[in-house]
Amino acid sequence: MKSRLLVLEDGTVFQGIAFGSDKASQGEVVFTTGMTGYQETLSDPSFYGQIITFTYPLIGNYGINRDDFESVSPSIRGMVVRELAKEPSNFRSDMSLNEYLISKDIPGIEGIDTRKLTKIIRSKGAVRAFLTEADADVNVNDLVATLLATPPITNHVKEVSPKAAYPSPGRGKRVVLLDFGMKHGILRELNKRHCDVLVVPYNTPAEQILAWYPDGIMLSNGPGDPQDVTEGIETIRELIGKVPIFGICLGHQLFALACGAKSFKLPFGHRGANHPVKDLRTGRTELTSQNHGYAIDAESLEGTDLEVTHVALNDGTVEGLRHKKYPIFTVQYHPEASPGPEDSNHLFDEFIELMEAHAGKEKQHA
Ligand SMILES: NC(=O)CC[C@H](N)C(=O)O
Repeated sequence: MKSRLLVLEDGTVFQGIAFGSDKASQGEVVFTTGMTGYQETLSDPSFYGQIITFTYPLIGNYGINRDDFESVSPSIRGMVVRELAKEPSNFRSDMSLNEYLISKDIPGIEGIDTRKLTKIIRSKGAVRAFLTEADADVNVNDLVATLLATPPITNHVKEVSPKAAYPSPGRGKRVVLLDFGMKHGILRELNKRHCDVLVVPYNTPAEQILAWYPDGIMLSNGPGDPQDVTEGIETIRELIGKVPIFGICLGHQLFALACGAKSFKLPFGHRGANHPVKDLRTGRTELTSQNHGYAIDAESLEGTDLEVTHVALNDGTVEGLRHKKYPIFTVQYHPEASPGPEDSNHLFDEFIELMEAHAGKEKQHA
């Protein structure tokens, strides 16, 4: 058993036991409260560049299987757990979490007080940290100085968006999926509804997207600060009013920015599986899967063409928007779940209905 350190930028040091890859790593430490779904979480590209702390105390108990990935390769910088299950037990398990992380060169640390770490993040906000071997040469002050000197990542989306377009065929509505770092659950939900999907890179020009004559456009989730994704915001601005649009998480934020709203960084983010969200039109509350560090500023919506449709019951922040003139709606949470509750899965049906209704209108005008 090798010893490993998690060194936070404020100088706090957690000593634990190493698992996964041997490499040293650094990133923003965030926490997620989901009790299951670690495989989907670690392969969600929205976590690009982050070290994930799991607040549920036992992680790895059902292993890693071939079905539950949300991307081909994980882009996280590390995992922090209270206790790693060494012997997974599940009929779907193909390998242990430890074996998987070694194969993907991702380091982990176990045996630390994840409750204490989470309290630090809750009071100070997301912090940057180093994961490194606990050998005699380690100088904590040097590590902290390196962390503080490292410029923030600003090209998250470029790193996880595909380099070229690819189809995921179906016989239903034609959807162009603008991929900012998509969770595959979104594509699965569209294909389940027979959509003929073309997945395109984040920087595909609006003109080219419209030249495919889509019935609708899907804006995916993705990592980082939405304000960094200027090309995406510009493209969305050009698409508004042309075809129905449905946006999820980063897609929701970019759409709001394209309409003139502002985003801000939440103190410690919403990451987990049971975040209550109220639909203001129906009064219904749904339990939602969430993973976001930024949100849309409600006050900045004044004077825009946007209307708030959903709010988070934990902190009152904006969780859903609708365009007042055009067939566009977006949510900050994850209706595709994976992992998490499927209460909001009906939003994909609403997207199909919106595309159908819009296609009907187009015919009437023809
Ligand atoms: N899951 C997402 O799309 C996250 C959006 C954005 N990167 C945020 O952290 O707020």
